[in-house]
Amino acid sequence: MDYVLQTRDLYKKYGSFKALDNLTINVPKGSIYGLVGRNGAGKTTLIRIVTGLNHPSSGEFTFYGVKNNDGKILEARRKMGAVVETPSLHPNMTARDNLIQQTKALGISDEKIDDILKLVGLANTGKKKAKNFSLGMRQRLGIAFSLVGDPEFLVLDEPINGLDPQGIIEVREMITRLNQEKGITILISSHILDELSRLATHYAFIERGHVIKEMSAEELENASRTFVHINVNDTKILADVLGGMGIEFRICSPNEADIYTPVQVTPLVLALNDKNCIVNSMSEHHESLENYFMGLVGGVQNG
Ligand SMILES: Nc1ncnc2c1ncn2[C@@H]1O[C@H](COP(=O)(O)OP(=O)(O)OP(=O)(O)O)[C@@H](O)[C@H]1O
Repeated sequence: MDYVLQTRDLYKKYGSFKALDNLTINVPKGSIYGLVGRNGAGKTTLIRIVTGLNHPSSGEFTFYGVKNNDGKILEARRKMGAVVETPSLHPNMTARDNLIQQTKALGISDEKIDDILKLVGLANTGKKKAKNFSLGMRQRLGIAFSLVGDPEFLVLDEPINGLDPQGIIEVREMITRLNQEKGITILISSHILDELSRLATHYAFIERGHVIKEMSAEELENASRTFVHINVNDTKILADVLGGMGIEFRICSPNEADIYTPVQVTPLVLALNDKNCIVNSMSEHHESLENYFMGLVGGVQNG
């Protein structure tokens, strides 16, 4: 596989605190690579190192085949766009004028501005000033800033944080567009796995500065368990019957339960019927990705 970014045993210490602990990731070309970890897990530290805002205490990374300690890394980084901190927008300017300002600041042509506005879904904002934008629009304008250099690789630190459901959908659609229409490889962090789940093609789960699991979306899909949600008139009887059959389950309410062991429907319904337990409904579900993540890292999630 062709990798855009590979880190090897990255280690970052602040005093005696290990913010990154032998962190290794492999970001395939063309992927949307999700860094998932709780607040404080080390995602921003990793992103700051990759984008050159910070240096590792030890370990190394390779970006487009260039090692981080090679002088050519600066040139390679021209292929990178990033939104790490809240970008400083001009509140009294339109989206278009903000972008013109950005190209001027970077000394590059403004010929791609209309394309970029279209890509980030801000082509129709006309005379509306940035100060009147929703948080999601501002977020997309910030990402537009990172696109003026025509990057092949885009780094987004928690771009969905704080957005309302509509804003999340818009940013998600924009990221998919950038990936699929422009072929941009994207590294994106979030502390909420479900927010990335319809987006990412690959994941690294980070806990205490270490990657506890790196996997493709397909592998994640297969790993998260399927269960049957059942609604009955009496879960006490259900629990007795399931227990007797050696089936793994969880009672959710007086009428509902989740069954984790693959089960044959007819024998179960007949056994319940024998004890006057009526089945109102049964449906198959996938365990939420968030649950899978919590199972990996353990404990209660912050944020
Ligand atoms: N300059 C610094 N000095 C000391 N400790 C730091 C510094 N920067 C980060 N840390 C610590 O390193 C750990 C990782 O922080 P980091 O910002 O990378 O986490 P994160 O996964 O991005 O979480 P968040 O989403 O909350 O930013 C945290 O415990 C943080 O307090």
